[in-house]
Amino acid sequence: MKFAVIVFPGSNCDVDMYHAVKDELGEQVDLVWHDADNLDQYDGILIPGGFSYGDYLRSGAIAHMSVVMNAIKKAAEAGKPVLGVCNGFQILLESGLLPGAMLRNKNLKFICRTVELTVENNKTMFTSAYEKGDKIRVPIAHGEGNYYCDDETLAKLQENNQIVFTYASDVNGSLSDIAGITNEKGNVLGMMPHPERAVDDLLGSADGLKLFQSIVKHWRDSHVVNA
Ligand SMILES: NC(=O)CC[C@H](N)C(=O)O
Repeated sequence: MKFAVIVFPGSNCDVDMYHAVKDELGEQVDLVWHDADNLDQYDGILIPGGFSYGDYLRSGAIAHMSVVMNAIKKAAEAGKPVLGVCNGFQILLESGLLPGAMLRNKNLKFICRTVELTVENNKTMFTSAYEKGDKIRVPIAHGEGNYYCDDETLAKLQENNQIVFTYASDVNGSLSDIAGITNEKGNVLGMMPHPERAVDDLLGSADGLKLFQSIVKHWRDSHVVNA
């Protein structure tokens, strides 16, 4: 399986994401600059964390107008897995690929620590290697991670099982403790915690690796024919 890690001016988790895929997962991966207009050669798109364009206006507000976003929308429409982590999640919200918006953390501070998440839905291409209800430890590092949407959108997210990860306790004020959601089709996932920083026990947790393994398993199951 071949992944693209999209790089914007100000991305700072791109190399961690690249390392997680190449060295821990053992799959092919390229760093792809934000002016790329074609991602057809990639099977999965990863939008890493950071401070794209210095978080000016709002986090992700400028990056979502990049050339590469048209190619990401095309990949999403084709059903390819698209994962946005932290600033990647913010960019997916700004682009409308995921519903809702991010507010500043309720304490108005940047929070950087490992938190406990609950796997709410393991029937997605991103979470099949987990059990529903699993508690996993994954680091967060954000100032604008306070997820918000209107009542109608929240009801829809709940009804369609689009809430994939919640914080085990209130971390940043997010509505319903939402830490990660998918689109309706289930192939676009945005999450504030950083699974790429939890791929080896040496990092304090390897709980994030299963997320990447789930993506690869889903791709193999639908693309590799065993003779
Ligand atoms: N680690 C990150 O991606 C940071 C996200 C974003 N710039 C924020 O602080 O909210």
